[in-house]
Amino acid sequence: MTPLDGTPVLTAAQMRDAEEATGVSVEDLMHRAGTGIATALRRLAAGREVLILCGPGNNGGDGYVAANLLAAAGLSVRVAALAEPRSAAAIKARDGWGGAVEDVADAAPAAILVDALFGTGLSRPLDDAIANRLHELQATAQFSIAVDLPSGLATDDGAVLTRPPAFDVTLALGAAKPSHLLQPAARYCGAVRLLDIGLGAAGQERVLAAPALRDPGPDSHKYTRGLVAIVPGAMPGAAELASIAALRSGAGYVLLLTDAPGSPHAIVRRAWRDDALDDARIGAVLIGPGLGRDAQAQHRLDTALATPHRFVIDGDALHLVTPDRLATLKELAILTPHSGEFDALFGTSDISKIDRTRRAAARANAIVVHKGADTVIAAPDGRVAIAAHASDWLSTAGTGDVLAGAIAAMRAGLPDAFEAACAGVWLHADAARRCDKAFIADDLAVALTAARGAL
Ligand SMILES: NC(=O)C1=CN([C@@H]2O[C@H](COP(=O)(O)OP(=O)(O)OC[C@H]3O[C@@H](n4cnc5c(N)ncnc54)[C@H](O)[C@@H]3O)[C@@H](O)[C@H]2O)[C@H](O)CC1
Ligand SMILES: [K+]
Repeated sequence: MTPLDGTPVLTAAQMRDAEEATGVSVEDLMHRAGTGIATALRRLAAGREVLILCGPGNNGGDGYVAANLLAAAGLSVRVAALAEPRSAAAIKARDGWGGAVEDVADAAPAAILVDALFGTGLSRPLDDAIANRLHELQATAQFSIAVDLPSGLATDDGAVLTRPPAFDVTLALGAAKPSHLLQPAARYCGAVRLLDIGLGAAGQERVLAAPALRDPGPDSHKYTRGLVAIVPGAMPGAAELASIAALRSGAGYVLLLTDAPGSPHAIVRRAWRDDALDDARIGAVLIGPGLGRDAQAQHRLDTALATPHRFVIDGDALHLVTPDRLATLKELAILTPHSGEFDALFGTSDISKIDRTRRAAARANAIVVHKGADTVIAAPDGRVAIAAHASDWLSTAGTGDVLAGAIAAMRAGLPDAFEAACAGVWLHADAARRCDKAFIADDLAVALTAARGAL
């Protein structure tokens, strides 16, 4: 049982392919899954009675295997089924369970509830009676665990077919699935932990992991650590926040192109001029936070984009560019749209957020950081990272400006734009975790120093 960071994210079809590619039989994989579930349950149950709900497919099969192992280990465990198992592996697993099989409809509750009703094979909403029973049994349990996925969630796109209860823990078998990470499904999973069942598969989608950042050495100076230039506009506070965030993420030099005074003094301020970016030492240019959408904003953006720098493009600037314009930039840009900005730039669609973001990255030939409670980062070469759920307290003004500043600092210091975007998103989420509750964007920017210090 390990955290998801860095693990592959596979759809239901990719899981089936990965399972076949191992050359290991479904029965053996199910045994591995059941063994992992039983080991986790022994720890989580801590001697309390366990009720395992088993569905008709292989998810139910995993449940029977786990029940058998737990009973053999002396734990108090009961099994309740929805229907007869259908697959050969699940039938064999049920036959291996020596105890009684109760009916889910009238099974008595237990302290520990395990949902092994449906996993990656769910193809339609649950019957109302089943859904209601699952909610009742979960509400009376002290602790609830979903096997692979809470029953009711689609696997591939974060959709909720039937609203499940909110589980305490979900045990992801073999790999993370998109719905462990994408909203609205992810909120029902609780803490998601990976159970390794020996699948070798690795696609291009991964759960975001802590970046490996290099600390400065004796030869470092402010320019080698990265010079970030920030282009402000009509609402200066946003660029101020981004500037602090860039410094506290480890940039060596932050140049804010304004003559307005402000703090901290570590930020270098110089009035915007049309040649302000003619400096080869600039490692990254951030434009967008508080830029506005007026003629001055458009002029500053056009002037900036005519230079050969690495760009981080955020906020208002995303309304003043087109994917075609972005695709002509000399260096891979990083775009940081929230869902509204994303839709305005790339149009709406009902395919999964992962696929939409990947297509947008290819279309604009840029790294796209598609923000939200389920941030997806995609590169034009097909790499995708999906961030595990970050603090809901991030939903406050200015946090996006802080993220843009953190990413700009990373972009100035790292050669790979995708890795820079991932590192910025990681730092931002970790800073939020350190701020706990009801923080403001200024606190978040300050907490980046501690987040950077932990890497
Ligand atoms: N992929 C792997 O490497 C392994 C996965 N394991 C586990 O198997 C499940 C997936 O099993 P599968 O049999 O494909 O699907 P389910 O058990 O989720 O259910 C399919 C079953 O249910 C019927 N069904 C679908 N939707 C509904 C519905 N709304 N109401 C009623 N019935 C429904 C469908 O017709 C099928 O009969 C995966 O999540 C893992 O837990 C294995 O353990 C081995 C390795
Ligand atoms: K399940």
